[in-house]
Amino acid sequence: MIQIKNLNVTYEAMGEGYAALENINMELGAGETCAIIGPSGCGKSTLLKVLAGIIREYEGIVEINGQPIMPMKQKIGFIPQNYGLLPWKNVYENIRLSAKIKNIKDRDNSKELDFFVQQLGLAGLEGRYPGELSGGQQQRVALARSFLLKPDLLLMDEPFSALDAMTREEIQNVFLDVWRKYSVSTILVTHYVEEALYLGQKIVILSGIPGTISKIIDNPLFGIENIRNHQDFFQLSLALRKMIKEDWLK
Ligand SMILES: Nc1ncnc2c1ncn2[C@@H]1O[C@H](COP(=O)(O)OP(=O)(O)OP(=O)(O)O)[C@@H](O)[C@H]1O
Repeated sequence: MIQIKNLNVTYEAMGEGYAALENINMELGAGETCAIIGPSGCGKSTLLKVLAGIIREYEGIVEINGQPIMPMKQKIGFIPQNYGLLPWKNVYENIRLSAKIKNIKDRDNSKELDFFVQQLGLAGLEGRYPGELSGGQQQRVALARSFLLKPDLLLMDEPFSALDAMTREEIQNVFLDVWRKYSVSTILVTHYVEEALYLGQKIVILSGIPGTISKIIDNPLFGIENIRNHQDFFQLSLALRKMIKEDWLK
């Protein structure tokens, strides 16, 4: 269970304080997925960085299973916007990195590693370095790395943004397969309403600067097979879009 109570985050820049998030309250049950959607600059990445333990200075309570965030002890998979790959390590080494840091032996997950390399379309690229990959390929390496870790909490900041539409849909399904198999609690940031509807059990709408939560929606369509082609999906995405527009214009 992830619990966030009265979270406020302020950045210091040029001797002044800038509020980035204000009075954020939300919960995520173990094994749930949550999509965060909000306009540019409303603090989505800041929220993920707090949960990842990268931002440590904040007001309020942020806990995983009743414990404060301790990245060394908890298994947190974080895919930042720039993918977070090490340029001096090849694809294979980058994928294994997080599991290695958590002392997961290669022999214990070699089958899964091969599986993710195949599923994410990385076969044949294992020896290449990040600088020799496209943005979309780098993004898939970052996804493979996080999936292999089977984290207690998976945080993804626009994880499919560099993928073309077809690949994006395929990789979203790979994510859902991983999520179903391992029940990974997941928070993902997206700019796409359809992505939020397809992948989020809960959808959190952030707005304003500093960012505040304007709505939390329990998604009735989450997990229904082939829902993307269904009229209900189309109608709910239109309704959600309207709701978001109204919130953002306030
Ligand atoms: N290191 C920093 N120092 C000062 N201000 C920052 C810093 N990082 C972010 N900010 C500011 O905090 C606010 C929230 O930034 P954040 O990156 O969390 O927004 P976001 O919603 O993820 O944006 P985007 O959708 O454009 O990625 C913005 O106004 C940004 O300018």
